[in-house]
Amino acid sequence: MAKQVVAVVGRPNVGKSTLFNRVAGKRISIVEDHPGVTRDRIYAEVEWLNYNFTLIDTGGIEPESKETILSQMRRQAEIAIETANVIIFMVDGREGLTGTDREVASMLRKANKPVILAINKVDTKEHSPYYYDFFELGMESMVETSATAAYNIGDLLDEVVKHFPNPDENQEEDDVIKVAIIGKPNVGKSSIINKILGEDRVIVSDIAGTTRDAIDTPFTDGEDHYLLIDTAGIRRKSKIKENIERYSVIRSFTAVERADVCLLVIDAEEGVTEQDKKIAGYSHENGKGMIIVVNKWDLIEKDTHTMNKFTKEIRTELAYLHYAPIIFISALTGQRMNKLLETIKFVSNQNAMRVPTGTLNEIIGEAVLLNQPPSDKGKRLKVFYGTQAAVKPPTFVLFINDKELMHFSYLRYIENQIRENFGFEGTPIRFMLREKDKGDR
Ligand SMILES: Nc1nc2c(ncn2[C@@H]2O[C@H](COP(=O)(O)OP(=O)(O)OP(=O)(O)O)[C@@H](O)[C@H]2O)c(=O)[nH]1
Ligand SMILES: Nc1nc2c(ncn2[C@@H]2O[C@H](COP(=O)(O)OP(=O)(O)OP(=O)(O)O)[C@@H](O)[C@H]2O)c(=O)[nH]1
Repeated sequence: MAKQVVAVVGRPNVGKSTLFNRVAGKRISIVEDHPGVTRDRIYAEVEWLNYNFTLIDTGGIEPESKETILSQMRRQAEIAIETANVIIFMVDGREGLTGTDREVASMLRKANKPVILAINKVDTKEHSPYYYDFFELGMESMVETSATAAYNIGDLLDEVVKHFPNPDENQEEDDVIKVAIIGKPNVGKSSIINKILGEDRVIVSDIAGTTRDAIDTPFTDGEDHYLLIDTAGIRRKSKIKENIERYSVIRSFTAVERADVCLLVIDAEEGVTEQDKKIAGYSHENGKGMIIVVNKWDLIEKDTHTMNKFTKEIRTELAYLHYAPIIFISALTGQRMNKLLETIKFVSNQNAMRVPTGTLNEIIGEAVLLNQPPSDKGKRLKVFYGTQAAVKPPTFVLFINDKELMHFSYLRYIENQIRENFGFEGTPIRFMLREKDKGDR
């Protein structure tokens, strides 16, 4: 099941950020290396009951902007409708119902998505004085909350997860390789898709008539089934610059969320941009396979060093993606397009690869012999053994004597040893550390 996305929509000042801060989870048990990953307030990972989901703040309303709050709200609602599985519509229980709330509610009602009305700032057990007015909005479910007092937030989340598919069902792990094509406007995403779809490949379902996401294209190549998730055409006319970027980033996030492999498309003439870094960081954190695609390679004047120089630059700018293959292509001339499809398949397999515990422990054992673990105040780190707990991304549990003694650099060393032996090219690797009593062994 693809991770579910929940968007929060609401007028400025109703308490969206406060709710966000309340529910944002921390994934403390997972040791991840992401120096340089740009953290952004756009989303938070939430854990509730047995569910993990992404909460998106459609936010970004500027009361002073030239555009009215209403038109900004409309855009918020649009992006929520487009990207979310469930929408939380937050209103202010102390101020009561406003005209803007009514407009937004009417948009949301038409969208055919589950919407939960959160009547916020209800800090006591009493109903909001305007409680009955809010029925007028015709929302399926209503919860009175206090984001500051953390009151009824659990009820709100219960309502949200009710609309998720049951995690026990729906587990048909299909063998479709889902590929998100991400990158700034105009880098050539659509051109790449058209080239991939070229002559020999079959587009499985037609656009006309089917109620599928207009930007998804399924196709087959020999025995292999793919789904291309396109984020092209995001540019919208808006006076608010940050909003365009925010929305295109949000849409990329949800594409990444659904994908197995991400193609980060970079314009050869422009290099890596801030937006690329944000999206790449999100893909990394979510454990997706990653291929860095440098497009428009035909426009670059080349000598024997050009490719190396480019590679170096990208490795510096996107240091945490050290595992991602870089391919230089031209969607215009078709240069290396076949290699691209091959690499997608390869990376998808690497992301789902499981390695035998025996061999893994031989490698860990050798690594520890070769390079002594760090020590602190006379106590030395011991790595007892490891096991691969999950795929997509490959996740390893290491049993050690004391978490405090594990250094980032030593973990990186073990990661490198694992990669040297097994590959795992194009996929991030995660580690979880478990302390084990010395008495156990
Ligand atoms: N009494 C009360 N105040 C709240 C509650 N939730 C938020 N507030 C307050 O309302 C104000 C606005 O809260 P924010 O969380 O910043 O609201 P927001 O919707 O994110 O606002 P924007 O960022 O402008 O969109 C802050 O002063 C909060 O402390 C609540 O449940 N009860
Ligand atoms: N020279 C050259 N031009 C290219 C290449 N790939 C795409 N272009 C051109 O770049 C422009 C943008 O290409 P698109 O495929 O529409 O880019 P996109 O990323 O889908 O753009 P958005 O829909 O705005 O997100 C078009 O004029 C393409 O012809 C390439 O490899 N070389």
